[in-house]
Amino acid sequence: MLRRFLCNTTTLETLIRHRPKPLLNPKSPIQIHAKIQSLRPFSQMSDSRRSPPIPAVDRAEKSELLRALESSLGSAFGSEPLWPNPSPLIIVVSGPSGVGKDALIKKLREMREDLHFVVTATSRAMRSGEVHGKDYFFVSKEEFLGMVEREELLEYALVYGDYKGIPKQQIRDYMASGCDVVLRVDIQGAQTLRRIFGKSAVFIFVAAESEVKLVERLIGRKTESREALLVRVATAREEMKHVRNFDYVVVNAEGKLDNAVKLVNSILDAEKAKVRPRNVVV
Ligand SMILES: Nc1ncnc2c1ncn2[C@@H]1O[C@H](COP(=O)(O)OP(=O)(O)OP(=O)(O)O)[C@@H](O)[C@H]1O
Repeated sequence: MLRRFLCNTTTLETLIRHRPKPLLNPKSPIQIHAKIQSLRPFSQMSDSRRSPPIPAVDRAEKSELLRALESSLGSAFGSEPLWPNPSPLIIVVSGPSGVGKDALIKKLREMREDLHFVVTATSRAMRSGEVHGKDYFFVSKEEFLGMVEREELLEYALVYGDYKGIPKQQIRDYMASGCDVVLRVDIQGAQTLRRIFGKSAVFIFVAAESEVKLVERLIGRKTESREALLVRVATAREEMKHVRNFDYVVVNAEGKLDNAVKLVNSILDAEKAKVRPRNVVV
């Protein structure tokens, strides 16, 4: 519950650091084999080296067996985690306008308590229903350019005449508190982030099942003027060509948003279970 609160809020004063536990130094298979071999000629050992016999598994108490196994192996069983907690991920979600990125991320955040949505700063006007600090940080063009000057943004771009940019400090703070962070950017932004992060972030392209379904969805949203609609649809055609620069493609088919959310959730679970995790520094 605490983690959900921490990752889903934009105030960080009370954050506690969750550091991954250090990895144990496991014995190599060769060492273990040698140890077992050394136990084999048990009956021929001198009394001083002899361990108590391991009791029959079907009759002994669990604790008795544990003690005997420890004694035979020559050391106590540790209760520390055998593997460190996974490092926080940076997840970049992109795709054509109207494909359902916001809808997908909203549902994903309900499923994953450790996920923080990085709120983008934008100079565009607020749409009805949007909340400052939750959907975007709505700032004037002058304020935005001030942030650029102070190098506070990870990347920024002029999108359909409006500035959009990602505040760096927000990412650092949430990752330091153990949260995964999700960035929602257009294709141009994803390309820039790929240059910055390389393979150290997870890039997910959200696609519609067909062009016509994408256009229907954009029309249905009723947020664009005729001109803006035309630009977005023309751009979407071009954007599909960039899918190969991503790590994953998730089809958000009509009426199947939940399936797309489940797939992204599984992708993130698999990423967290990687033996060689992506280690990202912002
Ligand atoms: N699988 C789906 N089936 C039907 N409608 C959907 C689906 N996914 C999203 N939508 C709807 O499509 C519209 C566009 O979705 P959304 O605003 O999330 O897209 P977006 O990719 O974030 O767009 P933009 O980049 O322009 O902000 C919304 O009205 C949303 O509720």
